[in-house]
Amino acid sequence: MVNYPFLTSAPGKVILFGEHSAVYNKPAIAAALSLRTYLLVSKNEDDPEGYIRLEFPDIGLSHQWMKSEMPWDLSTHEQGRPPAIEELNAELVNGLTPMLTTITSPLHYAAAYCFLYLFVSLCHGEVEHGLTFTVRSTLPIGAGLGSSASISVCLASAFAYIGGHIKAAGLERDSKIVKDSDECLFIDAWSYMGEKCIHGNPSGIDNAVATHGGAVMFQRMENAVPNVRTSMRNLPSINLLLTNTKTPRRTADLVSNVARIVNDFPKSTGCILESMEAIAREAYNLMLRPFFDEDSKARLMELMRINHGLLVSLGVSHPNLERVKLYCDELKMGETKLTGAGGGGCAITLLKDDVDAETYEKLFAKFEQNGFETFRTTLGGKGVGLLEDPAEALLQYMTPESFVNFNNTTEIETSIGCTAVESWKYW
Ligand SMILES: Nc1ncnc2c1ncn2[C@@H]1O[C@H](COP(=O)(O)OP(=O)(O)OP(=O)(O)O)[C@@H](O)[C@H]1O
Ligand SMILES: C[C@@](O)(CCO)CC(=O)[O-]
Ligand SMILES: [Mg+2]
Repeated sequence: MVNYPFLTSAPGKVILFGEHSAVYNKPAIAAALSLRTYLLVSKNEDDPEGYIRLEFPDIGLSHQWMKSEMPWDLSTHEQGRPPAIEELNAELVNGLTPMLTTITSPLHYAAAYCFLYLFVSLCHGEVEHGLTFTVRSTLPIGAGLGSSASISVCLASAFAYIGGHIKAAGLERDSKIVKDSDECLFIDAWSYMGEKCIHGNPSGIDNAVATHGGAVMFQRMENAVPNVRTSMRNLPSINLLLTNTKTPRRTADLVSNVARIVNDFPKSTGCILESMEAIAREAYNLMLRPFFDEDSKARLMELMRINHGLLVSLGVSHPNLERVKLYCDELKMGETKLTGAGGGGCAITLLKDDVDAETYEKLFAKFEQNGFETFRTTLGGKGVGLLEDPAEALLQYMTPESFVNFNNTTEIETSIGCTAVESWKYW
């Protein structure tokens, strides 16, 4: 029995090594971020028609469908838990197309498509009334920090809960524990289908991190072999600067462009992907050394530089990402690489320990002139969570009317955290 309203929440991620090569079944290393997406599910009062409403103010999308419009008969759901299959269900994809014809922006289309695909697949027959789904994120959207995976995980977990496929979360877990409950595996598998709706051919690393939290080395497997997800506890304390160039891009475009290059130049790109694999494996060994010393850190920095260079060669950098790297290099801050799909979005800089305050000021002044934004965030936090009986203040905060297009993510994070930190539960 589901008690409305309730919230789900999932983190963004930062990929330290191995983006893009992860799509080609190479290992990659990523960690959950403290920046998160929140989904509020509430009953519509006075709604005899049974509308399903979306309020996604982060991307300016407000939309509704009648429940009776949903092509329920096309979901593969029979009895019991619906299995997530390797490929999207083509009949369902076709059946959803007429519901999306009025949505023209690609940003809106991807979010609405992911919503509908997961909703129809997981909530079959379980929704007797109108519902509103409100999403707000403290992550920058489309900037390489896994916003698509975090919304997919929020949706998949909420629908799995409404559909009766998973029970309510009950654990107050230590943030470092990487979870492997049945519920998490189900959410992970279905959020992967959501990621497929948003960007075509995901490796699954982003949704795995958004579901399970923590830090992992991840390797996609094929032909029904389970993906390898090796949790990395006790990450060394590395000082990372996260910089958002605010240059918009879509992961779907970047991944398909790399696919074209890999297809056109199989030999040359094969070597690049193999190098990326070697980098991720060496970085993994370095980061898990019992004594992460100066030498380990120096090597990790060099691996970052090499990994970035290889990503540049695959065509996924951007002049603004190169500007971030240039400014950091000029001031000898450390080593910089793009993170996530690239093409804009964010870069990470592994900072040296001895950088003084004056140098930081110079760097931030440069960033400001270019409109770049830096984030302070912690790595390796909790995965997907559920909040029942949310406090009134939080409900107010989630209403679209109270939406401000925020610049100050810290403030938002604190206001959500303060009202709800006591009662979030994890699967
Ligand atoms: N808070 C949100 N509200 C609505 N839609 C969202 C939200 N966050 C993400 N999305 C959907 O995800 C898309 C962005 O996903 P995309 O994969 O391109 O970028 P990303 O996930 O932020 O970066 P990366 O995949 O490189 O980590 C948006 O266009 C939108 O459709
Ligand atoms: C570019 C990519 O490797 C990471 C996006 O965060 C795509 C993926 O692995 O799904
Ligand atoms: Mg994404």
